[in-house]
Amino acid sequence: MNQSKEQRILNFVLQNAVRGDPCSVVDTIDKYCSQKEWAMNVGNEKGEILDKTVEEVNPSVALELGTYCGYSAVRISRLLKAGARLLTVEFNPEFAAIAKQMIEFAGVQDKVKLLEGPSEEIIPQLKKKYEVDTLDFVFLDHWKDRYRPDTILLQECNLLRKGSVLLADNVIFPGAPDFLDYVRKSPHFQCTYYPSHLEYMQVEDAMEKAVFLG
Ligand SMILES: Cc1ncccc1-c1cc(O)c2nc[nH]c(=O)c2c1
Ligand SMILES: [Mg+2]
Repeated sequence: MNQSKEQRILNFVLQNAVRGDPCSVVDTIDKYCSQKEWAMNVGNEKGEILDKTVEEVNPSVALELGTYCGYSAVRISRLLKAGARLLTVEFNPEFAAIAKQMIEFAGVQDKVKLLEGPSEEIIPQLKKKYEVDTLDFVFLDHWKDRYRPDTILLQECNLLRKGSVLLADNVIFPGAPDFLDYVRKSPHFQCTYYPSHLEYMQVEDAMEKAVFLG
């Protein structure tokens, strides 16, 4: 049975990156996906915006929606302080299986908990089943049509506190216009727009930061 693109990305990492070195895993995925096969990792340009935001927030509890191959889970978790944790949600079982191996190879498995299933089912379980009080940081990188409903669901589940930071990928391409409209019009969010480019391409994209005001 021929391999998936995601399996080829993982194999390239297993053969070319340094086990236990998250930076080498991130760089090796970027090398493969810029030179061999495009894939929807956040990439290095937007990844630097992600890094700066994570360093600014220095979260104890972070949530990622959309794990894919684990690129941003490794990228985020490499910046987390001792004892901090990242919960990452992936709906696609094939992607989750790849991401699990990627996270373990990078050596960040003790900081990352991979939750398999739809975000709308997992978000309401975070408090009781996953012992979350509130989230310090949320990276939205799953399906553009879920950005707005999941942001509303996070609020309804009392998972945000004054100062919680949401960062959304792809607000220009593929685009999340209803999410942008919602957070920018809401009195409960302070928004910042970061123009950038689609990963590995010279196509316009952007990230939106939305700080919850309580
Ligand atoms: C797949 C794709 N094709 C052309 C242009 C952009 C994309 C694209 C890029 C991303 O960064 C994505 N991130 C999360 N989820 C997505 O579905 C997604 C899709
Ligand atoms: Mg993305």
